[in-house]
Amino acid sequence: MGIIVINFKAYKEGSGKKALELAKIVEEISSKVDDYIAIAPNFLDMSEIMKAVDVDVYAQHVDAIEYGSHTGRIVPEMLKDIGLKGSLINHSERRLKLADIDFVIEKFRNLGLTSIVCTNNVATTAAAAALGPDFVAIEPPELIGSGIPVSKADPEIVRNSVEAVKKVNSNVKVLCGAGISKHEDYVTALDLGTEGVLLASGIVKAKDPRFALEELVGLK
Ligand SMILES: O=C[C@H](O)COP(=O)(O)O
Repeated sequence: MGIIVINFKAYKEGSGKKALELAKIVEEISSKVDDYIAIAPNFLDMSEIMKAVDVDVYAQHVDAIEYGSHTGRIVPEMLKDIGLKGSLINHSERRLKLADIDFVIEKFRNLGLTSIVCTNNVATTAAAAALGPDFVAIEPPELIGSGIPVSKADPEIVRNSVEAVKKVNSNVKVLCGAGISKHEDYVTALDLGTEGVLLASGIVKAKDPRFALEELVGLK
């Protein structure tokens, strides 16, 4: 069916042992459905997850820098070296400058990493698409973590983003995110022309993440 990227953010429920448990749930449910389900845990949990689980792992952020004298930063090559699939770029909780987004997309292209550029409206979606990433993920910031699904609350922003991307660069795939948690939200996102969803709290903070993910993919 579609693509589901689960961002663990810095949620306590998605850190440490819980991150590994959640990654195992994702692996198990992935094997039962046609949907592509990937995860973006925090950097500290990645190595253990990648040793234990066969699921594509993305970073939540990467810095637009070369190796060198930087402190507390992540260089794109480091993601490749530890075996990540790609990264979220310019998440609304970790914005980058346009020139930095361009730098990271270009680096990723050369490294064979997958770029998912987050955007907040139709205009920034079109701007991001012009840079040629693999994906843009349209996420109205006011709906993030709200439990109100963008695909139902603001279908126009999703539809218009898909249209804008088609005009600018039809090779770029579109995801949408913010408030997605139910199967219906996901299906609606696909019906609006996206390839899938980027989500976090609906799964990571769910009382029963396994049930929540099963519901999302339509197994419940
Ligand atoms: O990266 C994920 C998005 O910010 C959506 O978050 P949310 O599913 O908690 O609304």
